[in-house]
Amino acid sequence: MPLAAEPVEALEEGGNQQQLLLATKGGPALEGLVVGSYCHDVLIRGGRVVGETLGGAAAFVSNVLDAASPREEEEQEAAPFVVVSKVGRDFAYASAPAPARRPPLLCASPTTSFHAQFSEAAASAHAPDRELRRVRACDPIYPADLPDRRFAYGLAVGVAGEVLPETLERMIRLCRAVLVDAQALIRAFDADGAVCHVSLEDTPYARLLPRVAFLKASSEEAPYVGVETARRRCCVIVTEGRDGCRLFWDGGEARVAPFPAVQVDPTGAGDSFLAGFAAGLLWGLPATDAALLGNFFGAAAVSQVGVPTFHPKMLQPGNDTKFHQ
Ligand SMILES: Nc1ncnc2c1ncn2[C@@H]1O[C@H](COP(=O)(O)OP(=O)(O)O)[C@@H](O)[C@H]1O
Ligand SMILES: O=P([O-])([O-])O[C@@H]1[C@@H](O)[C@H](O)[C@@H](O)[C@H](O)[C@@H]1O
Repeated sequence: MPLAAEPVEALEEGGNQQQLLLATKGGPALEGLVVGSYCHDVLIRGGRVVGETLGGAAAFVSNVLDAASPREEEEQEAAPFVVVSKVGRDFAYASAPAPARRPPLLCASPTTSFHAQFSEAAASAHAPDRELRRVRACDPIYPADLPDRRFAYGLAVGVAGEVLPETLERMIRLCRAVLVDAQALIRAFDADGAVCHVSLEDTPYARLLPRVAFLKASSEEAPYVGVETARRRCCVIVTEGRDGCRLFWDGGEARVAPFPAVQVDPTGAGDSFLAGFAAGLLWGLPATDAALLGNFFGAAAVSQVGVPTFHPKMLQPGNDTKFHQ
């Protein structure tokens, strides 16, 4: 499939409003561009550190895209996508599978680091069950850091404001279709580094929305995205934790049911969802079916601590899709 020189309309005109023209349809796998930095996550419960893991949406996304890429069992080749990520010399996970396959750019500044404080109270599906604090921030990713060639699709998945507006704009120019995680656009940090949100409309990213194919937001982020305005510009997906997700487009919406899971660590659920969704589109699925694949990977992510390990059998037909501890 030739790659368009200019960004194309992501949604088909008429007919199936949610079908993204991304699929390979049996042709060679299409190359993707994932932009967002790997980071260090410190998990804290009841004031005690209970885990230190590789984080950053780019790590979770790479993991899912590799797992979901259709490959012969004996073929060890990784899925075709490039990750543009920045870390410092203190980066502790260079040999973990995702960064080892797609190494980050090294910077003089330290690796971005988050402290995730989990509440002990049983959170509702939509209530935030963690407070995030950015304790260190690596350099932003500049337009010049992106490879100078065309890609079939792009995923803008910053966690700490590293995907600058001009970088997203360059992604849109380079990629035929771009999927964006709202957390890359609307996060702000108070004096202590606590994550708060700003209204998307008040950011320089807002004017780029009509050139974005899909915007994913969590229920917590959705009010800041302004779903009613955003859905007129692109397809918006709101993830609802253990309740699955909803898709909103201009003139319609759909709810997509979740997979049951025993949650041990919610980190990376949204990232894994978005990557599963993108993988579904690459498989040629309509958006609602792709969202079901997103729910599958979101459920898988919460069932393990940190970046999950997937067993190849998980994706085989007839697999029991319940995630247990
Ligand atoms: N407890 C859970 N059980 C099953 N699926 C879950 C659970 N939590 C999250 N998911 C899946 O992961 C997706 C993203 O989770 P969500 O909590 O909404 O995002 P975020 O991690 O960005 O806050 C959900 O839409 C759902 O598919
Ligand atoms: O849990 P989730 O919302 O999908 O995504 C998470 C980010 O919100 C967080 O800032 C980062 O430290 C985690 O590693 C993970 O990327």
